Amino acid sequence: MSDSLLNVHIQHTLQTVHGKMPMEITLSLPKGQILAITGPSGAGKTTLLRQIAGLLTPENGRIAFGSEVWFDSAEQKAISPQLRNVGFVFQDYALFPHLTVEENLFFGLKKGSDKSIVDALLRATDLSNLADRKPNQLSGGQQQRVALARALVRKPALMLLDEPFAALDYDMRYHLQDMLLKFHRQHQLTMIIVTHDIGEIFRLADQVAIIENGKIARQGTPAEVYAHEQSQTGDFVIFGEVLSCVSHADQLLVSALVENKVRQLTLPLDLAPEMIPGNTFTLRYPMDSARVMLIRH
Ligand SMILES: Nc1ncnc2c1ncn2[C@@H]1O[C@H](COP(=O)(O)OP(=O)(O)OP(=O)(O)O)[C@@H](O)[C@H]1O
Repeated sequence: MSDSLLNVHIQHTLQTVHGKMPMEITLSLPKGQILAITGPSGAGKTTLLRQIAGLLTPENGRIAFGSEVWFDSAEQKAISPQLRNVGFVFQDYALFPHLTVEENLFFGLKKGSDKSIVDALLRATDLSNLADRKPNQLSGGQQQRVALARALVRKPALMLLDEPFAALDYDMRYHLQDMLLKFHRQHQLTMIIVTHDIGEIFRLADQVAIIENGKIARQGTPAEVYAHEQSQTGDFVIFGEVLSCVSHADQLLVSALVENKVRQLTLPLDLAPEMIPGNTFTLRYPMDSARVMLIRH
């Protein structure tokens, strides 16, 4: 696609516990868009991010970013990760343990660039008071804020985030998603985020791609992709994130975030163990009965 900033076509052989699995992915991403990648464990999501970042060389294919060719097997070209303008945030933060918060950020800064961005990012991520601390003196949420700030300090043209908020509680996840959206709007960041959290997909992503067995099984806007299941069965399917849940008489009254709107749902009591704030859920209302089912992934 000519208006896409990132164009990826890769082929690779994944070595899984069940043997070899061919991976083949084609995707393109316009400037300023957020693509969520989701799918079962072992499908190839992290591998794809590593290939785009240049940490792993695909066997075949081409990765182009604007006018730059980052990888082209036909030309035997693979430029190093340092020369790709990419910020990478891992699930396990990957901070330098011997450096303070501020030093971790300075480490990411390109030589000769304006140092004021470090202060600006420390303020934006509420880390100014913690600038002199080492990572082991920080909570998980604080460490992840440092990891985000460190990736942003280089003003990357492309941000790659691998399940960045998976280990965090609901409030912190929400806070950091919000912060990420602010950065995204301010800097027109182009991003790919790997996540298993449907609430996160609906809140952040313009596009979502479901990867299964090394291939894109479905792709589109979150509403399109998740409506697919609905159109196949004729049932009414909703995806949401629990905000609060109380039981009243013989029912559960659930406030949930559904497609970025807060909705009130009245559900059977037996769903109580799943309706915990921060949990995501998929509910199916069959057209021919009043039953409500929880679909487990
Ligand atoms: N460099 C590599 N070369 C070949 N196969 C690999 C390589 N790295 C990982 N794999 C294998 O590819 C498969 C996909 O791994 P990957 O980490 O990309 O999955 P994932 O979709 O990110 O899973 P999860 O959701 O559990 O993080 C795994 O079976 C893994 O063992």
